[in-house]
This record gives sequence, C-alpha cells and structure tokens, in this order.
Amino acid sequence: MTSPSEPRAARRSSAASPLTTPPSDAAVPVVDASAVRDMEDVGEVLGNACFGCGPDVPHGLRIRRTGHDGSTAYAEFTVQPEHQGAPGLAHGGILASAMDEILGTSAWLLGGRYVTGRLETDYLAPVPVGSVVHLTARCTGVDGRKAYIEGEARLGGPDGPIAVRAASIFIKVPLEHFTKER
Ligand SMILES: CCCCCCCCCCCCCCCC(=O)SCCNC(=O)CCNC(=O)[C@H](O)C(C)(C)COP(=O)(O)OP(=O)(O)OC[C@H]1O[C@@H](n2cnc3c(N)ncnc32)[C@H](O)[C@@H]1OP(=O)(O)O
Repeated sequence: MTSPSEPRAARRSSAASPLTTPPSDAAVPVVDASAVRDMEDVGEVLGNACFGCGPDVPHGLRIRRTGHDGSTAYAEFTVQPEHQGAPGLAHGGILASAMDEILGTSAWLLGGRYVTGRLETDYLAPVPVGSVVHLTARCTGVDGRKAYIEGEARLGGPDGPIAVRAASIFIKVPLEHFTKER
C-alpha cells in the first residue's frame, strides 16, 4: 500500500513506460536449461572482470547472484564507500548499473546473449553507503529479439522498502557482437 506522502513514482506499481511495456501479443518467457547450467560456472563463461559481478574487480559492485525462480533472478550487494555520490549515499549511476546487472541476469536465463537496449529507472529512496541492497528482476514478455525486463532494488532485506525500480528492453545479439573487431 502506498500513501500520498510517498514519492509520486512509488505510487506506480511498475517503472515501465509505454516504451518498456511489452506488446499485448508478446510471448511468455521460457527459461533455457543450458543458461541455468552456465550460471553455475559464470566466471568461466564470462570471465571475472565484470564491473557488476566480478568478485575481484576493485571498485566493482561485486553483486552476488543468489538464485532464480523461472525468469525471476535474485542478487544482492553491499554499497561501498567508493560507490558514493552525495555524502554518505550511493551514486544514482551506480544503482542504475546494479539494476542493469540484475535485469541482464533475468535476460540471461532466457538463453542466448542479450545486451541492454533501453534502461529506465525510478529512484524512490536514498540508499546509504553500507546498505545491503536486494535486487530482483523478471521478464514480462518476449517479442522477437526483444525481452522486456523489470526489476527493483530493496533495502535491508528481500521484503524491505523499494529504493529503485527499473524497466528495460534487452536485445538478443549473436556471439559476434562480443568478438568482432571494432
Ligand atoms: C544466477 C544467474 C547467473 C547468470 C550468469 C550470467 C549472467 C550474466 C549477466 C550479465 C549482466 C550484464 C548486464 C549488463 C548488460 C550490458 O550492459 S550490455 C552493454 C550496454 N549495451 C550495449 O552496448 C548495446 C549497444 N547497442 C547495440 O549494440 C545495438 O544498438 C543493438 C542493441 C544490438 C541493436 O542493434 P541491431 O542488432 O542492429 O538491432 P536493431 O535491428 O536495431 O533492433 C532490433 C530490435 O530491437 C529494438 N531496439 C533496438 N534498440 C532499442 C532501444 N534502445 N530501445 C527500444 N528498442 C530497441 C529495435 O526497434 C528492433 O525491434 P523490432 O524491429 O525487431 O521490433
């Protein structure tokens, strides 16, 4: 339940705009078994250099994936001093990066390789340095190469208050997207 004293965006149930709302004939997401298997060796599949989830990246977010239920992915991270923007608070771009990571994890579960095409964020509450942030994302529909994914970041626990909501479109790309010379 929301109240009139909450931020206007908190009174909406989703961050999705018309651009990130799947069309009415979008397909229901189907999880790919091999993507789930790859999750167990994600360091080997992707390397450990990811700003979002690389465990040894010095100034990275070091997001820890904690599981999934269908295309709904779960993760958490702790906001470090190097993630600060305003004094004592997480930088908004850092929080958008964290949302990108969990939204991308939900896309990963569909199989193939996806990249972020569009990312929309609503910031509902400041996030103090030292907070444990709980991330969730789910696919709301698939239309051709486009996967529509929404998520949120909660403070302090999986049922804690929502600090950030995000809605996105991830686009399926061939492997050459990552390997071709530019
Ligand atoms: C426990 C679990 C463990 C799991 C373990 C592994 C987990 C692993 C997680 C990794 C998590 C990383 C999460 C970070 C993910 C990044 O940060 S990815 C990096 C940021 N993104 C990029 O660099 C993308 C840059 N953009 C591009 O390369 C190109 O623009 C794209 C997106 C590939 C599209 O180009 P294209 O292939 O030529 O496709 P195009 O025909 O233009 O568009 C295809 C369709 O998408 C639509 N589209 C394209 N762009 C957009 C847009 N911006 N907005 C809306 N629609 C768009 C088009 O309209 C078109 O729609 P249809 O006509 O088919 O209806």
